[in-house]
Amino acid sequence: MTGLTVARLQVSHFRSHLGAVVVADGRPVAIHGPNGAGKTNLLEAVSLLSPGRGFRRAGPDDLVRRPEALGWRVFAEVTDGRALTEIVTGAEAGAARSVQIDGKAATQTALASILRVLWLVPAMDRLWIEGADGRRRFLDRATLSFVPDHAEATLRYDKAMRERNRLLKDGVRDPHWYAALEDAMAVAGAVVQGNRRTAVAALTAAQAGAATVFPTATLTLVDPADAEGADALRDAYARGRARDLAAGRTLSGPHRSDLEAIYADKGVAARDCSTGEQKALLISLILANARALAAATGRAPVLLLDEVAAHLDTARRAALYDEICALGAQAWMTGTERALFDTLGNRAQYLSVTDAGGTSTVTAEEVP
Ligand SMILES: Nc1ncnc2c1ncn2[C@@H]1O[C@H](COP(=O)(O)OP(=O)(O)OP(=O)(O)O)[C@@H](O)[C@H]1O
Repeated sequence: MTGLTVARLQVSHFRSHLGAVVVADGRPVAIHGPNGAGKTNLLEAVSLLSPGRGFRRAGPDDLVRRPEALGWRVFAEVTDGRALTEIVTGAEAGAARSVQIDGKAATQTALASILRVLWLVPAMDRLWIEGADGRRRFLDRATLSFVPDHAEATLRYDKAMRERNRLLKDGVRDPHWYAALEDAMAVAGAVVQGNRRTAVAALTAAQAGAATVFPTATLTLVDPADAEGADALRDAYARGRARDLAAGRTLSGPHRSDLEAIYADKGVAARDCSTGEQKALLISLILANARALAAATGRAPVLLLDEVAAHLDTARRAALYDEICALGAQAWMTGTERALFDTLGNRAQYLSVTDAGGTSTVTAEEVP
C-alpha cells in the first residue's frame, strides 16, 4: 500500500532555514543531525500542510526566520498516488497566514481533505498527566483525520461560544441575546461530539486484534456536561446561563470534553503509567489511527515523529519501523544520531541537517 506523500517540500525564510528543498519518494524520511540543527523545524513545516497552527501552535510571526523577518513560505507537492496537489502557505511580515491550493486562495480547513497528517512530538510527553486541553487537541487531530469537516464544525462552535462569552462577560441577562448563539453552539457542538465519537470508535476498532508490539489503550470520551446531541446541549446552555454569567464564560460543553485512556493489559489509567508506557500508548494510538485511515481511505496518513526513536529500546524501535513500513506511511522522523535509524536500511531515505551560524543546511544522503 502507498501512503499520502509529500513529494517535494520547499521552505524559505522558515525558522532556521533560509531555503531548503526536500525531494521525497514516499518512503519514511529519517532526519538526523545535532541538537538545534533544524530537524524539528522541517517537520513543523510539514505540519502546516494541514489545518491549524502546526504542532508548535506557532503564530506566523514566530515562524519567520529571524533576524530578517521578511516573511516565510512553505511550498509542497503532495500526492495520493494518483493526483498531485500543490500547497503553498506562508505569511508576509506582520500579516496573517495564507493558503493556496493549486494556485488558488483557499482556507486552512480545505487542507484537511488533501493531506492527513498525524504527529507525535516531545511536547506531548505529558499529555496524559496534564490538563484536558492537550488531550482534546490530540483527539481533535485524530478526528480531523477521519472527518475532514471536523475543523469547520469546531470553528463554528468556537465562534458562537466566543460571542456568547462576550455577552456573559458584559453581564447581559436578556435571554433573547442568547437564543441564536446557543442554538448555533448546540448544532455545531453536536456535530463535534458525533465526530469525536466516530474517531474514538475507529481508534478502538483499529487496536482490536492488531499485529503490534505497542499496548492497547482503552479510550473513553468524557463529557463533563453530560449533554449529548443538539437538544440536550441547547437545554444545558440555557440552564447553565446563570452559572456562566457568574463565571463570565461558558463552563460546559464539548469545549470541555476529555479523553481518558487505560493501559488495557494492566488496567491502569494512562496518567498513572510510567513515562515509557505513556509514550508507548501514544505511539500505539498514532499507529492505530494510521491503520484505520489506511483501511478506510486506502492511503496511510503522513506521520511526523519527532525524537520518537531515541525513547524506544532497540526491539521496539525496530518494531515501530516495521509497522510504519508495513503501513506504507511516509513517516518523517528525527533523531540526533544516524545510528538510530540503522534497522530501517534502504526502506527509508535519509536527510542530514546541520547548522552553521544559525542557518540550517539540509543534505540528502545516498544510501548504498
Ligand atoms: N524564527 C526563527 N528564526 C531563526 N531561527 C529560529 C527561529 N525559530 C527557531 N529557530 C532556531 O531553530 C533551531 C531549532 O531547530 P529545531 O527545533 O528544528 O532543532 P532540532 O534539530 O530538532 O534540535 P533537537 O535535536 O535539539 O530537538 C534553534 O537553534 C532555534 O534558535
